[in-house]
Amino acid sequence: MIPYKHEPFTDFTNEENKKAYQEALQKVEGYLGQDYPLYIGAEKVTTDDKIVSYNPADKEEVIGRVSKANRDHAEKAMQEASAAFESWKKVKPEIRADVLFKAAAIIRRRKHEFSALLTKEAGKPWNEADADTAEAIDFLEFYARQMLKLKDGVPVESRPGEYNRYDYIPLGVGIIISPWNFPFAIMAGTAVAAIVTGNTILLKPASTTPIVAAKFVEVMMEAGLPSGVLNFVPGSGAEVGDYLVDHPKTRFISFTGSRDVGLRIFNRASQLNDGQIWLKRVIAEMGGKDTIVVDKEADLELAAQSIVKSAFGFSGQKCSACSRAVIVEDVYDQVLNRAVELTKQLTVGNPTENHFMGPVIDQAAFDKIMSYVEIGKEEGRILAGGEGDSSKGYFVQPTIVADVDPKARLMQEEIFGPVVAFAKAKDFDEALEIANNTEYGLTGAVITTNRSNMEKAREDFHVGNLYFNRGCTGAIVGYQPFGGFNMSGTDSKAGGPDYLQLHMQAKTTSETF
Ligand SMILES: NC(=O)c1ccc[n+]([C@@H]2O[C@H](COP(=O)([O-])OP(=O)(O)OC[C@H]3O[C@@H](n4cnc5c(N)ncnc54)[C@H](O)[C@@H]3O)[C@@H](O)[C@H]2O)c1
Ligand SMILES: N[C@@H](CCC=O)C(=O)O
Repeated sequence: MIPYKHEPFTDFTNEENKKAYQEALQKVEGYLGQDYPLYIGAEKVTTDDKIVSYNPADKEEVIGRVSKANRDHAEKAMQEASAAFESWKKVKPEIRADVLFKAAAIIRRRKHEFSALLTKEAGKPWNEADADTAEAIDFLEFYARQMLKLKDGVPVESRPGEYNRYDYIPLGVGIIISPWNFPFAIMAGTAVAAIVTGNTILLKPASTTPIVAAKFVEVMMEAGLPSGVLNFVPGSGAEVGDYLVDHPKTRFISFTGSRDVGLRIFNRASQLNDGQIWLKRVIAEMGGKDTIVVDKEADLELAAQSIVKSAFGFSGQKCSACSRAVIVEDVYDQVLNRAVELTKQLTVGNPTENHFMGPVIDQAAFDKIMSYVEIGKEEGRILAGGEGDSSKGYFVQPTIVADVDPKARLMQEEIFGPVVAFAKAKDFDEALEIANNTEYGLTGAVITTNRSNMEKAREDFHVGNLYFNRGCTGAIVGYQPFGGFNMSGTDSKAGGPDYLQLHMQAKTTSETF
């Protein structure tokens, strides 16, 4: 077995890679507008009711149409998943892992095609789409290897005349509910973690990005996944989502998305329904309000670059995005002015032409972000951006709001768009206090050359992913396991050494002889 190594990113300054990506975009353009079915057991089901996926950079362009599951489909899929669990749980972990290895190989061969689809469906600029696809491959490669490590359990002590074992067995049927912002990596990663551990699943992708999910399901079938293990049920969160979360046969829910939907699921999953004989497990990865702290002893150019990249990469639509820059007053003006200068150089446009920033995902996101820009005008000074245009696609200019009070809405609420608030702190200790003053705790970064301040932050900056002297986005599977504290979720570290165990239950056996 080759040791795990993350999938390298593509260098698009290389002409060959550029050409390959343009060809992939053409390929994807050749199959836009197609229909995709539900997968329920061995059946591909086509419904009249469809979820239509549009290009956020060109809202007239249809990416594809996916059949839409209703409660009856969800019920049928639950029955199929329950039946398939009885055989899939007995399949050797090596064979389950092989399905993931094969799927990774298929995706790697079609890497630019998948990324180009993300450019069209999610509005991802090339490098962001490439990173999303690379992360999907990483999850497949990493979790397959993790399963092989866990397949014989972990050693426990035995006394003379006794043989004790500690093994992991699967849970049952899981509901996988994924977001649109990493429509490939998070959707695929959460699905395969559940599958490789011997569970069967119902996958409900986000309604704005169902096509990449449908393509992933095709890959899993091509890789040899038996029918019934992965049931594909795109549908309305309120209808299909609630129904499946409440279902007595649901054993666990793996959710990634917003705080409010996460809380709703957490709450509903705690209710006992007729016929239910277990406590449902919930893995919930939710929102963030992430801060970069800049010390007075710091590389200030690095600070400005890190803030701009983390705030505006993929238009700030990452749970890890920097939406707060907290800067010690001695260097506040310098970092702010440089960040403004860098921001004004960014280009915004159709991501097929590979601008730094593409659109935001849809009209609702556009309206929400622009409403925060208005709030920003009241709560601070807009020094860059502040404008949006939704005539053709949903474009928002990268926006910097200066001199914001640490308790202001802009500093507390997740905006999920290209808006970053700057706040001044009198010293490093106050900067850390401000960094910790939200209900979230997902990512953060500290830019400093002061070792003792770095160690203080290591201890006291309460986030699941803390970075020093770099931005706060871009965790790599297996290198920086990803997940947050407090209202950012259950800190179920995706891409980490203990993630798979969340999808299993440990069984102790003790034999006397
Ligand atoms: N912590 C992380 O790892 C992480 C990663 C990516 C995104 N996010 C968060 O996700 C959010 C953006 O994604 P989004 O807009 O897709 O989130 P969302 O909460 O609106 O939707 C996420 C998923 O939940 C589904 N859903 C909606 N209502 C439901 C219900 N009642 N029952 C079951 N499912 C339901 C949606 O259809 C979608 O598939 C942001 O808050 C972001 O911070 C977190
Ligand atoms: N894992 C990604 C963020 C995922 C959420 O949007 C990062 O580290 O930037």
